[in-house]
Amino acid sequence: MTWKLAPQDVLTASPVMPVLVIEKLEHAVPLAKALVAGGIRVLEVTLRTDCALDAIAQIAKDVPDALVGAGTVLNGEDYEAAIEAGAKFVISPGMTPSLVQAALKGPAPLIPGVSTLSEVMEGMDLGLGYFKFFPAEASGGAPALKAMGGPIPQVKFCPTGGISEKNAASYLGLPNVLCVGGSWLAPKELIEAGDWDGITAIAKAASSLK
Ligand SMILES: O=C(O)C(=O)C[C@H](O)[C@H](O)COP(=O)(O)O
Repeated sequence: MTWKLAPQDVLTASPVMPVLVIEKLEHAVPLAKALVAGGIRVLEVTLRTDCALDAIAQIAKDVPDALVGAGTVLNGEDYEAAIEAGAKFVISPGMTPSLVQAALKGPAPLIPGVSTLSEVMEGMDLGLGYFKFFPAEASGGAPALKAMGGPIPQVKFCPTGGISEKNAASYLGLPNVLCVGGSWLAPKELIEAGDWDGITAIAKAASSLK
């Protein structure tokens, strides 16, 4: 493994990892700056929009205080494209052998998504110890994650999916949770309206969780 950054450093940078869907490239830098101003420096830009890779590149260049990564990475090709754009880490909603193989040869840590203990054990066999628990609420929520920590306490998670400021604390109190992920920090309406102060306010509230 030749990762330049440890996955635990990604997951401990902020208590909340914002999951960003950037529809317009001109939103990328002001959105990243608004989140950083609110104390959230780790950003997951999902590869779900046409401008996502360019958004990662601009944030990496123009917002040096942000730690920008790619989300919704589905295969080795996506991993390579994310690295090329400047992603410092890579997150996936799932875990496949081809994606893990690509990431083990690459420079940036992969945090794959899992929702069962068998998947966690497969990841451990490949040398991984940090996972996204996705979709968190639909997969049993905090009680499921707490139960997984019984047999495998050494594995750490970033639960994501159905998490908001209302239920984040139930996850953040678990010893096997380093941070939670969620889209609530960057609501579509606020991005469209260019309400960057509104996003900074949400980020401030999120960064004081835990
Ligand atoms: O695209 C990925 O890599 C994912 O893993 C999915 C995201 O984490 C969820 O879409 C966030 O879900 P909400 O916070 O419930 O809106």
